[in-house]
Amino acid sequence: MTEHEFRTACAENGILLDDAQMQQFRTYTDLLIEWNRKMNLTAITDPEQIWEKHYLDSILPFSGLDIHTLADVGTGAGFPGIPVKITWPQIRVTLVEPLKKRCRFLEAVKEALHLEDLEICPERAEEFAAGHRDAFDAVCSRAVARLSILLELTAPLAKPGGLVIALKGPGAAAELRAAAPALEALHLKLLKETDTSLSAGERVNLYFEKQGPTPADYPRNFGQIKKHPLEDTTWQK
Ligand SMILES: C[S@@+](CC[C@H](N)C(=O)[O-])C[C@H]1O[C@@H](n2cnc3c(N)ncnc32)[C@H](O)[C@@H]1O
Repeated sequence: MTEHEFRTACAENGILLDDAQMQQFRTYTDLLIEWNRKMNLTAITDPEQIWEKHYLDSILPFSGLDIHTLADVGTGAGFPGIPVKITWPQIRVTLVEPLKKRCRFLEAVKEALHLEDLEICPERAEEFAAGHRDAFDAVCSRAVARLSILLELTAPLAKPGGLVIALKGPGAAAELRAAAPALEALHLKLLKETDTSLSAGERVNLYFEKQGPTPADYPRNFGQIKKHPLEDTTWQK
């Protein structure tokens, strides 16, 4: 997807980006490519793939949502949180990412793009949740863990009545079936499911409403990040 096709696809979905925002996306791409030479940030390094797989995929799920605060759990190189921040600068975005070197990259992007009200938290979601229960209008995550675990990590951060948004791929239906006990335990209700076809494949976004308080023993401890068996990186390949 070219830059022009990206802008057109956004407009077709009601998302109008001005020239300054397009320049922020270009600068972000330059930084991604430059920093990726010295650290592992992303397997997607072709700018034409970045426009679609990273930027369009990150922002489409948020079109039309009325939210003021968003936490992105396991943001990695900033997805979907930074594209959301560029597109809707009025949203206060918090990026949660335990790997310190990725956080250094995120700080560099924040500075270069002059992003305000963007917080970068170098913590695991389980640690971050200790001080941020019931805090956000919406909590999102892409390519971090299978749904049942992901919901345990994200739901405690959402306000009662708030949203949990899981950006998933074609396996979403099976993950959803397996996550039924987690949904009940976490007082989450599936609100809607959207299906988008990108040239790279099918993308399925799941939206849950948090209907009651998360039980006190969530999130649970999932072990060391380096041994984390649950990262879903299929989308990155
Ligand atoms: C495959 S990457 C995906 C990054 C980004 N969300 C994307 O879609 O490109 C998964 C990220 O989740 C982070 N992660 C893994 N376990 C986590 C946890 N328990 N809490 C917060 N982040 C976690 C990893 O450090 C890694 O940066």
